[in-house]
Amino acid sequence: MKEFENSPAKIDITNIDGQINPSFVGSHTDYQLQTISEEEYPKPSGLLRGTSASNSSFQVLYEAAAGEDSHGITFAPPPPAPSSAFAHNQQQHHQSNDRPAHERQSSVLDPMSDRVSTILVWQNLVVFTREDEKKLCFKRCLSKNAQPKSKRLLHNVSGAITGGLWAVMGPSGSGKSTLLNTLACRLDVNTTFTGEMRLNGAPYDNAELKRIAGYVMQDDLLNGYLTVEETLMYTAELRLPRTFTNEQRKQRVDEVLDELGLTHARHDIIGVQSKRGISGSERKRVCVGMQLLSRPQLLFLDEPTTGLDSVTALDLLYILHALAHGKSQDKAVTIVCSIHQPQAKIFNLFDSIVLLKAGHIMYQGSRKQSIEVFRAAGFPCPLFTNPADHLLDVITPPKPNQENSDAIPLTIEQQNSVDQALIKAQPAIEIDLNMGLNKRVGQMANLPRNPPWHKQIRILFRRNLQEQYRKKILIITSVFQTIIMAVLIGTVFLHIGTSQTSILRRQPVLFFCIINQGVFGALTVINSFPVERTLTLRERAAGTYFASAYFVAKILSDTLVQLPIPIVFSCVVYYLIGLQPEAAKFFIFMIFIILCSVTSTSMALMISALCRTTALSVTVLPMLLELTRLFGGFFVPPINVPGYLSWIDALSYIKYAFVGAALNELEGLRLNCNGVAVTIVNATYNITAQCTTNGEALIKLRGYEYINIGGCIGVLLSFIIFCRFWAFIGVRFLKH
Ligand SMILES: Nc1ncnc2c1ncn2[C@@H]1O[C@H](COP(=O)(O)OP(=O)(O)OP(=O)(O)O)[C@@H](O)[C@H]1O
Repeated sequence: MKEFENSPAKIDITNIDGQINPSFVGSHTDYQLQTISEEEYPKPSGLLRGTSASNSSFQVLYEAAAGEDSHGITFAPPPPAPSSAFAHNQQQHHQSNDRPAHERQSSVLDPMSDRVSTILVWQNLVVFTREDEKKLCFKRCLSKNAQPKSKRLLHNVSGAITGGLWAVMGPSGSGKSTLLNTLACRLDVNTTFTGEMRLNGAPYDNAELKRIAGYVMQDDLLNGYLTVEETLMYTAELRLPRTFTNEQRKQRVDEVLDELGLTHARHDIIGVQSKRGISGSERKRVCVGMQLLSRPQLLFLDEPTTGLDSVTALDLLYILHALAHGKSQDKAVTIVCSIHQPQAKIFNLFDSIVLLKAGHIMYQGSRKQSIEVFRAAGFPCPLFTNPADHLLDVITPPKPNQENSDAIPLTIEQQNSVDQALIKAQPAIEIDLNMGLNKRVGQMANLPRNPPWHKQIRILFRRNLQEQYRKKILIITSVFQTIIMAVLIGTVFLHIGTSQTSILRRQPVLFFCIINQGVFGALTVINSFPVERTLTLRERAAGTYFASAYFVAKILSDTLVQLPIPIVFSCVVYYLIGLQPEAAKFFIFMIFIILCSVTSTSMALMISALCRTTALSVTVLPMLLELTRLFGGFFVPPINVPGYLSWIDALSYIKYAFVGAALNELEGLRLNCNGVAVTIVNATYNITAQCTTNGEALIKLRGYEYINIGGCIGVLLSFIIFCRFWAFIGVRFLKH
C-alpha cells in the first residue's frame, strides 16, 4: 500500500460503468495487470496509484485479502536483476534513451514507423508433407491405385508480422516450428507450401532472406573448442561485407558482446562434453550474437528459452526485447520467437503473439489485447494465473489424468464452439500484401556481400587449425599411440634380415603396417564428422560460406594434421624392422603409408557424408574395411583371386598400398639360402625345393608384377579423389 501512496502515476481499474475492468492490461502504463473476476471483486476500488514504469515488466497484482475492508493491493516484486553484464547493458540502454518506454514501444509497433525495418506478410498459406517421389513410384508399381499421402501442417493461414517482438505460441505439435520455418524458408525437404509470403511487400526467397535475416535454432550447436570472442570473430570475418576492415569487424564483435552481456565471458571456451565451458544462457546468447553481427533486420528464434532456467530465460528475453525496440539511432530488429509456454514475465515482454492450434491461427495481434479478446469470447483470465497458460488452456481441451481427474473432456463440438467464439471475438485482420513496400528500397541497396571464395577458404582453414590446436591432447595421444604401436611391430619383426625365413615374415609385416595405418584415421573421422556436418549445415543455411570453400579448407587442414602420424610410424617401423636400407626405398615406403592413411580417411569421410549419421556410418564402414582387408593382396594373392570377385579386388585400396610397398621392398632384394627355410618356403608356395635368392622371384610367385609402383600410387590417388568427390557431393547436396 505504501508503494502506491508514494507513487505518482494513476491507474484506473474501473470500467465506464464503475465495475472493475476484469481484463485491465496495462493500457495506461507499462504495468501488466492481472485479470480480476467480478465475483472475486464485487466492489470496485476506483482509482489506484502506482509507480511510474521505468521497467516495462512490473506486475500489479490485486489480492482479495480476507478481513480487509477494501482490496488489498500489492506490487509484485520487480523482476530479478538480470545478470551483471546484461544488467549494466539494460541500464545503459534505458539511460541512453530519453523517451519513455511506452512511447518507444508504440513507435516500434507502428508498422508505418521508419524504425520498423521489416514486415512479413503471408496469405492463404498451406503447408503439407509430400511423399518422396521414389517411394511413390515404387508403391505405384505395386498398386495401381497408390496416391500420394500428404498431411497438412498449416491450414490456409494468413497473417502479418509488423515489427517488435513476436511470440508464436501454441501447444506441442500445433505448428509453431512449421510456421517459423516456412516464413524463414527453411522447410524440411519432405514438406512444401502453397500461398503467398511477402517481405516488405515483395516475394522473397531463401537467398534474399539469408542476407537480411538471422535464424537461431533451438539447440545451440557451436564449435566447442573456440572461445566466445573467437566464435564471433570468425563469424564476423565470414559474414560481414568484404568492405569491412579488421578493425571494423573487431568493433562490431565488441558491440555485440556488449549488447548481449557477454563481455565478461569473451575469453571463455564454449565448451565440450569433456571440458565445461560457458553456461546454457551464454551459449544461447552467443548463437544470437552470431546472427546479430550482420545487423539483421529480421530475427527468427526457435524455442529460445528451451533448456534455460527461468532467470536466464528472462534475461535472454530482456535482450531480445531491447533489440526489438531498437536503440534511438538504430532501426529495430523484427524478432519472431516460437515459444511453448512462457512464464508470465516473459509473456509480458512480447508485443504481439500468434496463437496456433493444430495448424490453425486462433489469435494474432497485440499481446495486451489477447486477454481482452479471450474475455470477450467468454474466457476471462482467472486471478493469479499466468496469461500465457490461460490462453493455452483455453485452446487446448483438458484431458483427464491422475492429477486432473476432475477435468471433463470437451466434445469436438464444444471445442469447435470455443474456437469459433475466440475467432469471433477478435477484429478481422486485413492482410495487405504490399505492406512495407516503402521500406524495401533502402533494404535492398544495403545487402552485404560475403568475402570471396578464396578468402573463405583461408578463414576456415585458420579456424580448423585453431580448433585442432585446442584438441592437441588428442593429436599428441595419437602420436604417442603410433610410436608405441610402431615400436611393438618393430620389436616383433626386429631386424628381419635376408635369410629364407625372412621371406615368410617380410610380407606379413608389410601387410600389418598397411592395415594399421589404413584403419587408424578412418575411425577418428567416422566419429567426429557427423557432428561437424550438422554444424556446417547450419552455418551454410545462414549463408556463412560456400560448401566448396568449407570442403577445401577441411581437406587441407585435416591432411596437414594427419600427416605426422604416418610419417612418425614409417620412420620408427622401417628402422626397427630393417627393411632395405636405401633412402629412395624408405621414402617410397613412407609414401605408401601416407597414401594408405589418407585413402582410409577419405573413404571414411565419404561414408559419413553420404550416410549422414554416426550410427549408419559405423555400420557401413567396418564392413568395407573388412572387405578391403580380405582382398588386400595378402590372404589371397592377386593371381589367385577368382574372376567373378575381381571387381571387389580392384576396389581394395589396401591391396594397392600393400602390393606397392611389397614391390618396393622385394625389387632388388638379395636373400641367403638356408636349408630349413627352403623347405618351408617351398611348402608355402607349392614349388619344388630350391633356394629363393631374390625378391623378384617372390614378386612372380605372388603375381604382383601385374602392376608397378607408379601404377599403385596412381590408383591410390584416384581412390582419394573419388572418395573426396563423393564426400563433397554428400556435403553439398544432402542437407538434412
Ligand atoms: N517434416 C515433417 N514431416 C512430417 N510431419 C511433420 C514435419 N514437420 C512437422 N510435422 C508435423 O507437423 C506437426 C507440427 O509440428 P511442429 O514441429 O511445427 O509443431 P510445434 O508446435 O513446433 O511442436 P513442438 O512445440 O512440440 O516443437 C506435428 O504433428 C509434426 O509431427
